[in-house]
Parts: sequence; structure tokens; C-alpha cells
Amino acid sequence: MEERELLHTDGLSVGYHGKELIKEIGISLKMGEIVTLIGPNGAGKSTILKTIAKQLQEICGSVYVENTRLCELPEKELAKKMSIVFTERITPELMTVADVVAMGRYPYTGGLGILTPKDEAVVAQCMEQIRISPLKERNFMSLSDGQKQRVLLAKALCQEPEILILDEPTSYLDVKYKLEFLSMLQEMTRKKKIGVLMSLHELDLAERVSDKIVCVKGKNIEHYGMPEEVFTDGFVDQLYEITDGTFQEKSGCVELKKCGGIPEVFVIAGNGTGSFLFRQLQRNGIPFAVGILGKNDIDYPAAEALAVQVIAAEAYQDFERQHYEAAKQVMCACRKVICCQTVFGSQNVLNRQLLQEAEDCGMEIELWQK
Ligand SMILES: Nc1ncnc2c1ncn2[C@@H]1O[C@H](COP(=O)(O)OP(=O)(O)OP(=O)(O)O)[C@@H](O)[C@H]1O
Repeated sequence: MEERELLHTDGLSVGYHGKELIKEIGISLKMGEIVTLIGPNGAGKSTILKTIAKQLQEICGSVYVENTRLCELPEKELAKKMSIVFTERITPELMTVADVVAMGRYPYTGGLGILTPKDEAVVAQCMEQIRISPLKERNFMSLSDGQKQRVLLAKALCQEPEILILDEPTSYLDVKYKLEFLSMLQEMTRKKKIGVLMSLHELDLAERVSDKIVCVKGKNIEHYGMPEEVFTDGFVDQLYEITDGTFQEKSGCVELKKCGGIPEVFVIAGNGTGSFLFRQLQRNGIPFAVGILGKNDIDYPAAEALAVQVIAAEAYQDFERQHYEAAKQVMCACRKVICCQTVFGSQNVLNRQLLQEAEDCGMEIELWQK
């Protein structure tokens, strides 16, 4: 069954002082969906989120919350439907964590802002969910950035929104809390059927948690689709114009820029035995070559990113004589061979022969294990 649409934009242009920054933005958010904006610094992710959250005026086109235009929704009605967490820090003087979280209940309280027992229960439940209950008596201003971020998330949840708008919600969180927070978002979208629209800089996490990805770059939305449609090989390097290193879409890993030049070291690796060594050589500024590796080997992506040359066989194909000859030629021009493998299986006989060849030629050989 198709889920209900919570929000969509129609011909939306956003920007500042009447000047368009990004135009023709067509985003839709359904119940139970997580949609993530990615893109380079300054691309306009926050500007889009602020416009959708009614903190900036649309330059052209409209944002619709269900079928009502944003500009026609009274503030308190909007606050019951949408909560917002932006990176700009609030600086509440002399407020405890519990007070800040309770601010999220304001759409439900009367003019005096008095909390009912139900409001109190929601505040306590949200603090529990974000695991900040032990901090509840602390002065908000005395917290670390990561702790503040979690308090603001609890405040947003307290609004019991259908739509949650988050600008870089994980930027200050450590890896444990990043994973915990994103898992919680997933659970909430599944169980409570809320929709989440957020921006993230962590592309690996964006790929894993999002139902749809919106790539913001230049004057338009460059791509909009499911992660598997967007994260195609080489896409991130191109989106961010990465020149000093690579992003590997399949693993979500980054590698630093390879050391160019003539290979000094020849590495025999495979089955994950080599990736740490490749990075160590890169850190030490030593150009190296790798062989023979299958393109399906888990060492292959790091080898391709960091080695000057990789003698590789097609995925799931046997290593052949031609690979051996090519590898031998490159190896013999190196000053040293490092072998990470201790076991040579039937598919790997030619690598054992390479090692033997190095020994026969009197090359310096190092056996390496992480
Ligand atoms: N108040 C403002 N007035 C004018 N221009 C602004 C204003 N705020 C931001 N900008 C500009 O709008 C552009 C987009 O900024 P925005 O903050 O939306 O980018 P972003 O994609 O969220 O960036 P980041 O990843 O660095 O957070 C930038 O060039 C920025 O300098």
C-alpha cells in the first residue's frame, strides 16, 4: 500500500534576499520514509531545509504540508506537525536539560505553558529514548556539543511530530550515538510512521539509513532517488569534486590520495590481508604495486585506490599466465616484496610461484601480518 504523503514541494526555488540559489526543487516525503540531503559545503542543504521549515521564505513555488500550503498553516498547527533541529545552537540561560526538552511541548500547552501530566510523561519518555535522563537536572549550557545535540533531538521528539526536519543531526555525536540515533530514527519511522527529512555529511550513514537521497549541487537538485540508484561507482568523487583521495560507494569507505611514482614495493595480498598494509605504505609515502588480485577480492578496492599499479584478474576468474608474467615484470622492478599471505589456495598458486620467483632472484622479502 502506498503511504500517505506528508510533505511535498512544487517548483520550489530557495535563496536569500530574493536571489535564487537552487531552483525547481521537487521533493516528496511520505509516512515512514527517511529522505536525506547530501552535497558539498555551501551547496544549499540548510537553505532548502530552512525554507521547508518556514524559517526562510520561498522565492518561487511552494511547500505543501499534506495538501496545505506552508504559508497558510498557522505556527502552532505547523509545530504539531513538524519539528525542526538546526545546527545553530540555542543559548537558553539558566535552563535545565528537562526545561529545554519540555519546550518541545509548547504547541500543546496553553498560553501559560503549564505542562499537564501527559506532557510531563512525554518529556520523560523522550529523554529516556535519547538516553539523556541522567542529565535532566544539568544546566543545558554546561553540556558538551554532543550532549546538547541529543537534548535538542529529545526536544524535537517531544513535539510528537509527523515530520522531523534535521540539519546535520549527527555532526557532534560520537560513533556509538550516531548509530544509536539513526537506529532510533529508523524505528520511529517504521513504528510511528513519521517522515524524516534531514541533511547528513556522513555519506556511508546516509546510504544505509535513507529511503531516498537528494543530491544538492549547483543550481539544481543533481540526483534524487534510492541510495542504490544514486551511489553508483565514482558518483561521490564527482559530486564533491574529490581529487585528493577516493570514496568507495560499495563499502562507504574513503581512501586518501595514493602516492604516485614508480612502485618501490610489490605486495602479494588477498582476502583482506593487505588493506592495512596498503594504508601503512600510503602513510609512509611509499609507492607500491599489488598482484595478483581478483577484482572480487576484499583487498581490491583499497588496492585500486592506493596502489600505483594492480595486476588484477576479472572477478571469479582463475589467475592466468598473462597475469603472472605481468606481475613478475612489475615485481622484479621493485626493491622489495611484501607478502601478506600465509596460505595459498588452488586459485592462488601463481602468487606462490611469484613469491618463489622473488626468492630465487634474491629479492628482499618481508612477511607481513596485521
Ligand atoms: N543568511 C544568508 N544570507 C545570504 N547567503 C547565505 C545566508 N546563509 C547562507 N548563505 C549562503 O547560501 C549558500 C548555501 O548555504 P547553506 O548553509 O544552505 O549550505 P549547506 O549545503 O547547508 O552547507 P554546509 O554543508 O556547509 O552546512 C552558501 O553559499 C552560503 O554562504
